[in-house]
Amino acid sequence: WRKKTLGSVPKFPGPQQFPVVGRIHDLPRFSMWLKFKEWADIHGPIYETHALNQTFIIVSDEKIAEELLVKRGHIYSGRPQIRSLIKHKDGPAYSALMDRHDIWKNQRKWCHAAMAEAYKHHFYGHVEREMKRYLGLMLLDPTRFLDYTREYCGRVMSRLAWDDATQGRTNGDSADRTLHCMSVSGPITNTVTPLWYIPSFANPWYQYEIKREAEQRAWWLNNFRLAKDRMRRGELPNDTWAYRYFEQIQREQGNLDLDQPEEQEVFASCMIGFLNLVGVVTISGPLKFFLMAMGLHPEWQKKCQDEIDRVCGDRMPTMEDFPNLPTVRACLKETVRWRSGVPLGVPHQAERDDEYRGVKIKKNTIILACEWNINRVPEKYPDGDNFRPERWLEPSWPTYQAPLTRYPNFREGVGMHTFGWGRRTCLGQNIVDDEMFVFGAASLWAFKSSPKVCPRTGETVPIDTQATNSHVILEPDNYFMDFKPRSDERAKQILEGYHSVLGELKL
Ligand code: HEM
Repeated sequence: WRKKTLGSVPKFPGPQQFPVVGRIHDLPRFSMWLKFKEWADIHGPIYETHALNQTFIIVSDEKIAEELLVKRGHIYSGRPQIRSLIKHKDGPAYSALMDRHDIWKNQRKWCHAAMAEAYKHHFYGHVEREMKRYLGLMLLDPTRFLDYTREYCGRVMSRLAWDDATQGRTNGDSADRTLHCMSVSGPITNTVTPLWYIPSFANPWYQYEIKREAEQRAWWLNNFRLAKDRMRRGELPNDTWAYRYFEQIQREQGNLDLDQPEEQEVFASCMIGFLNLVGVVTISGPLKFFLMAMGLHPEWQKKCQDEIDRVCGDRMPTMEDFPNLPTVRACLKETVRWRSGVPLGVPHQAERDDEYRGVKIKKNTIILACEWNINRVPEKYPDGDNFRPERWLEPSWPTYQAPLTRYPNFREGVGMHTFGWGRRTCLGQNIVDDEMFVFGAASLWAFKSSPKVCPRTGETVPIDTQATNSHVILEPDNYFMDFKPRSDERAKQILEGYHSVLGELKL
């Protein structure tokens, strides 16, 4: 990269800016990462652009992102204001979008510990049990594969949060609505921000958001209180995050009957509610892309199935098979690289003025470590636009890591930029590792998939692999695919697995 000198003030390079608007007029609200990649190809791994009076620094290089967002994490770990989300920087509702104050710190610390404890027990077998249900449903109605995939993710999270997997579908819908409201592709008030200041009685965006957030919080609080009643009766399972929280209140505060001021309940219900919500679409998006990739790459589907048959035979794969199924893990890892679920990353904001490589960076500047671009740096990811799982399996590729019994995975090693930076790194890596592995291995064990053939024309229905909803966290648009059990015997095993867990699951 080269810095420009404007008069005597050094600046980062970047696209030409226009008075007042900066470069907002040709910044697309949808698939914005493609534009950022186009500009990165011209202006280099660090460049700046403006939208109205907001400065953005776009980083497309892992090392630069690390220098700014990790080594200088004490400066670059704020979150920018999303216009149409009300008071998100203050909390207590969305920890991922708060400023770094005590509410954020306490919630982050608590969630981190709760997640680590659950990971030690591999999420108490809920991932596998929900997978058996998923496979059973897929056998009965495979046309609903996208719907069931998101439901699976929602159910796992709601089981862990409150022992109520039946909330899984609502959880997914709630996550989707929240993501819409926080994305530039969402309400127009996120980009044309002056519209947000229309008086509330005549402001449909404001009215919508007030209602949406109130409903979401009431739903979280209701589930929290139901769990509390069960805790008081001694009926809440101890493998839930709600149990962990109540038990701590009882032990640390001596509050045995769990009577709490409403403010404390709201804090805790939002903390658990948000952790529950953030784990749905973040995983269902990559899983939907994984199913797509397997349909489009039958050679990799077959390699995975040969590996699974060799290791697992007639039983559904579980976390215990993790070390022995590197091809499955490579296909999952490659899916997330090829079609990032968070292609722009989550924006960081400078909390004070700074200087980097001789260029002044002002407080409130937004830094985007653009995951889509980082995943396409040719030295690290050759042939980056294509799905190449072998990059994780063969020593000749720069991303290869040994031993294959351990790598690739999602919680350590190469490519951890996917989960963000420094003080704001993702808290979900462990569950991503488990949930994606079990889903990937078990779905391939059970079904053979292929792109759909139109019964009338006999032609394959095309899949646009870049058609997505354009939220901060993506899911692909609906697409068609065929799923067939791999044999009659396998269909029988799927049904047996389904029946074996029905008694333990809430339906
Ligand atoms: C493949 C799936 C996922 C990906 C790619 C992903 C990626 C990310 C990214 C890029 C960030 C922002 C980091 C930054 O600002 O630098 C983030 C934050 C976060 N993630 Fe994830 N995530 C995934 C799944 C999950 C899951 C399953 C959970 C929880 C169950 C989770 C919980 C969080 C939380 C709580 C934050 C906010 C951290 C903070 O701001 O303090 N994520 N994630």
